[in-house]
Amino acid sequence: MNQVKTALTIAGTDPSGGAGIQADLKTFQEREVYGMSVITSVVAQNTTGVEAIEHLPIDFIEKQLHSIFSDIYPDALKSGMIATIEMMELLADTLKDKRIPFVIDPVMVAKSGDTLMEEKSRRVIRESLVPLATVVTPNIPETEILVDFKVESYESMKKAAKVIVHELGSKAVVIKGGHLNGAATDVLYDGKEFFDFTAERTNTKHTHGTGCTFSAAITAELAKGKTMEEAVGISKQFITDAIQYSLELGKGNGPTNHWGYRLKGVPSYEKGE
Ligand SMILES: Nc1ncnc2c1ncn2[C@@H]1O[C@H](COP(=O)(O)OP(=O)(O)OP(=O)(O)O)[C@@H](O)[C@H]1O
Ligand SMILES: Cc1ncc(COP(=O)(O)O)c(N)n1
Repeated sequence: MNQVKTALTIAGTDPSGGAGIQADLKTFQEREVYGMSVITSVVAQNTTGVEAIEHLPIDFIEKQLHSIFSDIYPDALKSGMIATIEMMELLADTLKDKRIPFVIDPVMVAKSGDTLMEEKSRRVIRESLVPLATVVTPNIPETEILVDFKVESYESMKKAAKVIVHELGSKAVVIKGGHLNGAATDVLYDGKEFFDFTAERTNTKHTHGTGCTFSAAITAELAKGKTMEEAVGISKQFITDAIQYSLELGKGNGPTNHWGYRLKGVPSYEKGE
């Protein structure tokens, strides 16, 4: 019998291959789930920044979703760049009755500083999509927009995590500490307990697509039936290795290395190796 698990990403593109849909599909492949994608926006970008953005017509995004859900029903899905309120409403409507893990990476601004989500959509995502999430994975600036207060310390990350779960309605949240100083500590809160995931900070500017890769790995692990704590733990190792072996490609911030864990000689994280 075919046992392969399937994962879907709903996001924007990165022709330079380090972020967005391209990073998600590479990650799904490395984590050994069958990857599928629905494209929301086509982005002309590379390691130096974003040149132009073209949003696909809303009815065409709807058709892509229909093509997937009527044929290969995913075991888990994630959303990345969802730029407009219209897209958020379509997703909320499509996903509200789907009983599969839904990971939201609330992509707002690229590392380069370019805007990937319309200003007016930033608050709307709180009401439209976050309540449907199994887990939301904001970085620090995204967390501040979601909760409306400054997040500058570990304690304020925990306070924000409680707001995202208990007031905004996500089942769980992972607040990523990549933007703070010191060790790279992420905080998972599942509504009851906090779990810290800490890795040594790699001194590199090649971090294009870290958030996409991390959330895609979580999606893949949830598709395989891992618990939230296991999925985040495996994904933290995966992104840490991808950053440690990141690629000096392009003229700006190069991409992470999706096969970094293999260079480290770790065959699989599943056995706790
Ligand atoms: N220099 C680093 N060394 C080690 N881990 C890092 C580093 N930078 C980020 N991370 C880790 O990478 C993951 C992604 O976090 P980050 O805060 O970079 O996400 P992000 O800002 O959403 O990414 P993106 O730029 O793709 O939107 C987290 O687990 C974070 O702790
Ligand atoms: C389509 C798309 N989605 C997400 C990101 C965020 O990644 P980063 O902040 O590392 O550029 C991106 N650049 N492009």
